[in-house]
Amino acid sequence: MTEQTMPRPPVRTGTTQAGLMEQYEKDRLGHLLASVERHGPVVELTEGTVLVNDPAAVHDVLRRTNTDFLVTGNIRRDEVSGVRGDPATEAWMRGRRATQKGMSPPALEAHRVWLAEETGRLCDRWQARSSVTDPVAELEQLSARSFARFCFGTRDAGAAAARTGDLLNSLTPLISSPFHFPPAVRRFLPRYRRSVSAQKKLEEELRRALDGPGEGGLVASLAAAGLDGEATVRMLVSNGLASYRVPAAAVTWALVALAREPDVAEECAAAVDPGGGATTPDILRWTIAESLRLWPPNWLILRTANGLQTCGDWSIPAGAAVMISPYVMHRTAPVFTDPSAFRPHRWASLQPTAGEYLPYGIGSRWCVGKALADLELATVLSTLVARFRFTVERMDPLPDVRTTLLPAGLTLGLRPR
Ligand code: HEM
Repeated sequence: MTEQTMPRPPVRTGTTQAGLMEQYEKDRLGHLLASVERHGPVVELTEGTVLVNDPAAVHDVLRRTNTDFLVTGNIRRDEVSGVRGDPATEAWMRGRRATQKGMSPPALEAHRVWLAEETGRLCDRWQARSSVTDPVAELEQLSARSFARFCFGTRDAGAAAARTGDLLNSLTPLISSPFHFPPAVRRFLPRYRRSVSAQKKLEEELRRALDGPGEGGLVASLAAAGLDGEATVRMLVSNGLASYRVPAAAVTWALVALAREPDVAEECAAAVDPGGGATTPDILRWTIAESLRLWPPNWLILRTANGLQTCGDWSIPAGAAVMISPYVMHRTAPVFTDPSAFRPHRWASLQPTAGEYLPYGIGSRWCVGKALADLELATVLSTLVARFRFTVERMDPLPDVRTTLLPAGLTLGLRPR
């Protein structure tokens, strides 16, 4: 290898861990954006923590997940090996395959019909109101019921759906903190123990629903793929958490964008099937794509370098915590001109690479629920924009980034069409 082709180490900022935490805690997104602007696309924010924002390197890191770059945290950020061949990783990957198989076109189509009716009932409740304070919270209830219905078919999983929010809330203080406590300390933290107890309660509700009368749903596909009851419950807990707040946040950001761009909202309302039809009109698809570009709910993807790795032009130190931010990438990749503007029509001709546009991640650990998420976003948004005109009554200037990217302090105004 000649000098020119030698992989380059990340640009070092020389910031201490304490210095980074102070800057990061003030404005996480702003700090990451500023780091890329100041230091370039691959930056060692502090020793051992590398932000990767080069599209080719991002693609490479995520494509090599489970071998060279690992997912080393479970839902409570306890350490796991994450390497292919490890029994827990293999069991997870089997569960993923079975889940994706269960999201078949006929299963999704049947679910779409149910979800459009359920969203219609939400609209009926909103009809008499002039505003919705904290729409994410109301949409979370819808996404929890949607996931419970999709998984359990005609069995009653209402209690499990309600428990998902409890578990997520108990996890927030644990996973939102950038400070990691050593495992021996974590086990004694009251917040850690609260999350263990919330998870146990959710698992009990899921077991009860599994054993109850009824049929169909994703659980039937998981059983057909050979997953036993406990593996099924573990899969459902992770999927339930991932499908609760994230789609609700995505729908809410799209409503905020449409409230600010009434012309696009009118174009969507004119194009959609008010009952959440089987095909998604282009303008709605573009609106969703643009909204996920500007406000990707999962704004941070984490990996750990399994030994010293080379990604294209860059070398990544062994054991580095690798941060990839769809939010930062979507606002800095040159393919997105005027990046902070909400311009759905750009998607009529835009074809970013996988590393440039990644609201669902890439590679073997990308979002396992994408097919269901796409369906939920299209169905819920079509129904809402067909029924209401939205305005932003109030919203804090900075979003809430503790876990999912959320609008903070939001009240949406509503006017029935
Ligand atoms: C708008 C909606 C959604 C968005 C934007 C989204 C995005 C993402 C992203 C960025 C990741 C991380 C990928 C990575 O680490 O490479 C992820 C992981 C995941 N998502 Fe989603 N997601 C959404 C909805 C859903 C739904 C509805 C489900 C379940 C039905 C789901 C299940 C999961 C699971 C289980 C993982 C972890 C995958 C793994 O570690 O193997 N997501 N999602």
